[in-house]
Amino acid sequence: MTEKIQKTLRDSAAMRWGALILLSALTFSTYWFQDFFGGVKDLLLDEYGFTSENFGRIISLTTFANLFGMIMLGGILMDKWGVRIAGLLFGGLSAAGGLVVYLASIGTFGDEPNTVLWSMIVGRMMFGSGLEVVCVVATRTIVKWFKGYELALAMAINMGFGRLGSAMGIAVSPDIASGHFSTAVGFAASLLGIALIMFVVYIFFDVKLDKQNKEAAEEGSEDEEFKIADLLKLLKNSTFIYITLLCVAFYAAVFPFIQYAADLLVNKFGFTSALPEGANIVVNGSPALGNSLVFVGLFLFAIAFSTIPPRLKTNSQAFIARIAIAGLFALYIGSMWDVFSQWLDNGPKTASLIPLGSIIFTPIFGSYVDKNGKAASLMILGSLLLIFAHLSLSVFNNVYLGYMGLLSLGIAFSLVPAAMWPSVAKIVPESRLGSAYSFMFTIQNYGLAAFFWGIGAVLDLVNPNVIKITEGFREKFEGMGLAKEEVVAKIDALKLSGEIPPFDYTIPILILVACGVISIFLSFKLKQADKKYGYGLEKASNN
Ligand SMILES: C[C@H](NC(=O)[C@@H](N)CCCCN)C(=O)O
Repeated sequence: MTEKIQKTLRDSAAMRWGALILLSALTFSTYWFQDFFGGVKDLLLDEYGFTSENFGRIISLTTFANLFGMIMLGGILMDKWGVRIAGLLFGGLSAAGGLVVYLASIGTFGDEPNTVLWSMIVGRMMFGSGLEVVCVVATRTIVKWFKGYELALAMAINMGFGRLGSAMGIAVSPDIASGHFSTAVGFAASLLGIALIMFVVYIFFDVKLDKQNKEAAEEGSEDEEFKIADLLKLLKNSTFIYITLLCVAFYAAVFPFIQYAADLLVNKFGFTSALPEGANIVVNGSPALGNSLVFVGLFLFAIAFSTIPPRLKTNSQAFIARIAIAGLFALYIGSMWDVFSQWLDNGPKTASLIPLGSIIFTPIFGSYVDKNGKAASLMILGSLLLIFAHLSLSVFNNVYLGYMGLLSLGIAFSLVPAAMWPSVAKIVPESRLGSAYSFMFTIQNYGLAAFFWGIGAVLDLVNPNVIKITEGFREKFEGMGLAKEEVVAKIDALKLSGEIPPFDYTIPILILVACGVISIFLSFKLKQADKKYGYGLEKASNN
């Protein structure tokens, strides 16, 4: 008797990739909302009279709920209610949080700086309570559609959308804001709303797929459930503890740095915070739209470069494809060089190259690890690059060394995740992977919270004169009855003329070097543990 093979929606490539695009909107918009404050930090400080510590507090408290088990709670609810309800609930929470931040920024809850600050924090906390769970929902759902197909590629592209969100959030927000912080918030919050609508559209496909799976007698969801007993077993595994601590130390030196990078480049190396007229790509009279399209173009090149060549049959085909894409890329950059060269003097645009570069490099390093192994050694190398990056951006004052530092950070930001996340799957049995990732993300959030806030607090501590002088001028201008925008413009002009001195970032960034040193130590411990217990971290994935 021949068995009837019933096709489901996920057997169609168009449906799978369509589902991925609908889902990735959540990843894109949440990464954007998480990171865009970094591109408009100076505007936030000038417009509302906030300090760097206030900025750090807003970012740090964003993921406050995650320190108390929100990610695990999200995982448990997802197991119980499925990805549809979990996505709606936590995506909705993020979008509602975005709306509250917007209302706070236009003074709906009051104009007092302290009221604006705390209402923004409440909104960001609501947003952050959904953020990580939304990432887990997207990952789980990708597994549902791509298992047995292009799973690794789909995950890499989903992460690419996240990185694009971070890069554009940082780089294009100053163009969108055009002098008004609330405009940038309104745009970022709208993205969260659009992503939620796209998720609602996705739900129709999900319902149909589940129905077909039932008819085909497939399991609707084969994901393992989060269990406390699994977690307790994991905690007894010293290698798992090393990799979790490495995740904390490494990401604490990267994600928080990205939030402050644009401001650091402006203050330390005199980069601009807004682009001059001729340095914008303008489409339909809008630099925000034109510059955004450039980022989408760069993203498409990154995706093409990192996904097309590895999928070709022979090495020579792959080589020719690489040369062709690189050639087109060079033409693209060359044709707009007089504009792009000015971008390299702009803080937000240059800072955005860190997440943007990782879209190209993460899949390249990922496939190197798949083919050649050496994951623990690459984590050591990534940690060394991290130390070089933060030293060159703190103790030295040479802009070219600064560019080298940013490049090293970009490579480390691609290398370590590409080596670390697949290594977890070698250390932890598959049945406990869900618990392992949610535990790692939870602990990671402690490091992030400490450093998001810590960098801002230390920055204020070591720059009391900058705060005093700025406040003096603000009080003077407000006393003259100037409107908010005029105060911001005047303070900006005083910063440019040097009458308000720049922030000194040396100590806050030097502290991050310690994270690199701890990362190296933990990577060595991982390598030792691998030798002892034979996890195969240094071996190719198919060995
Ligand atoms: C894969 C990894 N993601 C995380 O570490 C998430 N916990 C953070 C999500 C928040 C992004 N701003 C990564 O992005 O490398």
